[in-house]
Amino acid sequence: MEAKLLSASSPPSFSVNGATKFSRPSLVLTSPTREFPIFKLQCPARSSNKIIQSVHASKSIGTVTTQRVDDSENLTLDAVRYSLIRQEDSIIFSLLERAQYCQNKSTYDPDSFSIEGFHGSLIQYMLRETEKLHAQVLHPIADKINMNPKVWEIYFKNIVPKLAKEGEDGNCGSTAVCDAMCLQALSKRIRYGKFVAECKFRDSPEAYQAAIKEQDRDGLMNLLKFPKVEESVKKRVEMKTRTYGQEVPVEICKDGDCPTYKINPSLVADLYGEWIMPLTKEVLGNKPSTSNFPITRVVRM
Ligand SMILES: O=C(O)C(=O)C[C@]1(C(=O)O)C=C[C@@H](O)C=C1
Repeated sequence: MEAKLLSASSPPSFSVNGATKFSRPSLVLTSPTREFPIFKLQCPARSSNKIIQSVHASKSIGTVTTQRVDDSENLTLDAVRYSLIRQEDSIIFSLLERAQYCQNKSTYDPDSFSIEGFHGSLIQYMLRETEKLHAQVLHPIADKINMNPKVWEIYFKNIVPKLAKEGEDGNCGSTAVCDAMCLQALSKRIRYGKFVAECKFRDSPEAYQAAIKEQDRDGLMNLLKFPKVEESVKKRVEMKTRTYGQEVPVEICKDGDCPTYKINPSLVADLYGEWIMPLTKEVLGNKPSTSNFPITRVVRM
């Protein structure tokens, strides 16, 4: 499908298993007047490193540089929880997108992909380039707590095999795009633990300070966790997955027909219960330290 869609143009190409493949971009296909974004695969943007570093956390308007500060007053537990609820939608939709393709293991195989000046798999290449771009607009604090190796392992070991059919369907480019979306959505969700931690700390600083001073990790975790909230998160994501992921038949279902789903709704609930919330709690437990607060007035993510 990827090759068919793009055969009329000359998009950037890369080689998978020795055969040249074209990746399906999400934009620009329909407008004959638009050009493909210039994406020189042969020339990684090393020369632009300096620029990337200098725009971190600041915004240049002409010659004036302003410090980027979140003045939205949004750092309340309700607001952060609301953001976590919205992020559920992004996570579910990106998993649904990924599920339409086979596992396509060659996407993850460094020997199946070749691009001059880069050794690694197509997904590694995709993420490296995407993160380079994001590094230009997000604040470096986003990297301070790095759960990415864990998210990576969980995603490829535990999620993809349950989400996608075994085998190869030739859509390696689309697979890499979907994987990148899933990984970013998951990693952002988990990183939000640090905002949750700060809100909780601000709401009752004395309680947290006491636990932190005494290095009472269990006590700190008891303050931070809310089992009832966790239960309702699992119920809600299962319900959302049933709603967003239900196959809608053209013919009206007859009585007794069971609805079918693009992905197993309990898969997402389990993903939250077994991985996402435990990792968020790791971030929560990592963050509180009297010397670290406040971390805000820094980032708008
Ligand atoms: O909503 C909270 O209070 C959170 O701390 C977030 C979160 C989650 O990851 O969803 C994490 C730990 C709590 O036990 C409940 C939920």
